[in-house]
Amino acid sequence: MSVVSLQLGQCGNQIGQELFSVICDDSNGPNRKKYKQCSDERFFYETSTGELVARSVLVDMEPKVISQVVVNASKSGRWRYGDKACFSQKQGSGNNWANGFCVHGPRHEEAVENLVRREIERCDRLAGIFTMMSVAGGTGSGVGTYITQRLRDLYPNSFILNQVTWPYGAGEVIVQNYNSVLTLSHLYQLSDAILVHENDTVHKICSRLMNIKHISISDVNKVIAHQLASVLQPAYTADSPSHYCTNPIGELMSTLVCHPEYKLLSLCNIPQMSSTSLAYSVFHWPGLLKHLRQMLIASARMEEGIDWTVSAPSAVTSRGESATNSRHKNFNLSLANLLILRGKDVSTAVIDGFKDPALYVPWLNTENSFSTWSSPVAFNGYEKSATLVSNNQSLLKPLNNIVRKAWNMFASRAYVHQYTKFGISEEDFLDSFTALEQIISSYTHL
Ligand SMILES: Nc1nc2c(ncn2[C@@H]2O[C@H](COP(=O)(O)OP(=O)(O)OP(=O)(O)O)[C@@H](O)[C@H]2O)c(=O)[nH]1
Repeated sequence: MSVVSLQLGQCGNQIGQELFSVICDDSNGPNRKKYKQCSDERFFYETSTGELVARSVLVDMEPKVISQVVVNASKSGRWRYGDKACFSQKQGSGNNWANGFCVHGPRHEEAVENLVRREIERCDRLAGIFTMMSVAGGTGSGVGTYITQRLRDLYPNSFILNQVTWPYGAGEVIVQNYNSVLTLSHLYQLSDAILVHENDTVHKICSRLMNIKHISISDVNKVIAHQLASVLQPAYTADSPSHYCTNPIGELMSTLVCHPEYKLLSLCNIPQMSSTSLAYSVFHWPGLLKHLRQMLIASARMEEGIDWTVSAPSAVTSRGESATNSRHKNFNLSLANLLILRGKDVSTAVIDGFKDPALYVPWLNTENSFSTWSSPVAFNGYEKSATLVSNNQSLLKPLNNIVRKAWNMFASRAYVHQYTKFGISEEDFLDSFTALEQIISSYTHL
């Protein structure tokens, strides 16, 4: 089964190109014939001359970034984008969600839908639609949300997974929190799941774990692409223990999104380090999984600086007594977790720590809340690696920050006229705030 991707706006296009590069490089490693076959079918189609072409549609309102990523892909010599896979215009959306959603989206919907339809028709079987975009600009966020809405109407029975990049807290776009609030509140109604990357977190991974001195956006994108590919590359699953699973997006949704009120997914992985350090490091499954479990319960996105004092409440407290103990106060409660293990001796990894019922809400059966995927193939140069995709409370804090900052600005109606002039009213803003407050409340009171 194949995944059709959509790269929207500057951020979506740049991350998309890094993602296909990682996937292609990883699949071309030694001794991985079946793995490569499965990955190629998932993400590429082959031309009559044997070239691999990404199953991706590129959309932006300015031509520069798309031209750049198309050239970068071709330069790799291993894969490229389709000749007619791009849609671009001459002028961006000016970091204005309303301009993207109310003007550019409707104006260009037919052209974009045709490109997506062509990619979908090229697939023998469609596993789902995967979009990549930032929530803070105007094109990825506004056009991306509009196109997601159209695709939801056109393909009501297909999975839609939206990868979204959240802006730096001290971001460069003054209205980034407005754009984020409008994007997230609308996407929540349309998407099957929203997989979040926060630029601040990934930046910290680049500086503290990868030891990069002058961090570029390309460094940040490489980490995001590595994390995404560690989820999307072929793996054995509970439903498909002896062949690589053919329906990755469906299986991911069925594990992680058990209720339409809860569809925010976060991701962390271990190990993550510079290639120089990697060459001198040895990893063991017990150590990796012990760290990853603590990252989960203490809501840490990277191995460095984990709070080891946080622990899961005991069975007694989890059965109803409030967890007042400070060790439990910062405890990150999960609805569901998907653990993906890749590399040497993967069958020896002991994963019981993730099955502990104390990690999960009591109203779900733990058996349905936790899944493991695995592959014996070493991923992207790491002899062993583990990734955890989670539906839990860890995004509450950054989401609260976005909503609070947007609300503070909205209270004085700052910049609101720039949205009303494109057709987004104050009531639309209020509806979006209400929707996000509801999501925050639902996750807070898990
Ligand atoms: N991680 C990451 N973030 C990016 C990248 N490019 C932009 N961003 C972030 O995305 C936000 C701005 O969105 P863009 O994608 O540049 O904007 P756009 O969707 O092209 O919209 P317009 O510029 O208004 O047409 C800011 O928060 C940036 O920090 C990228 O390549 N990677």
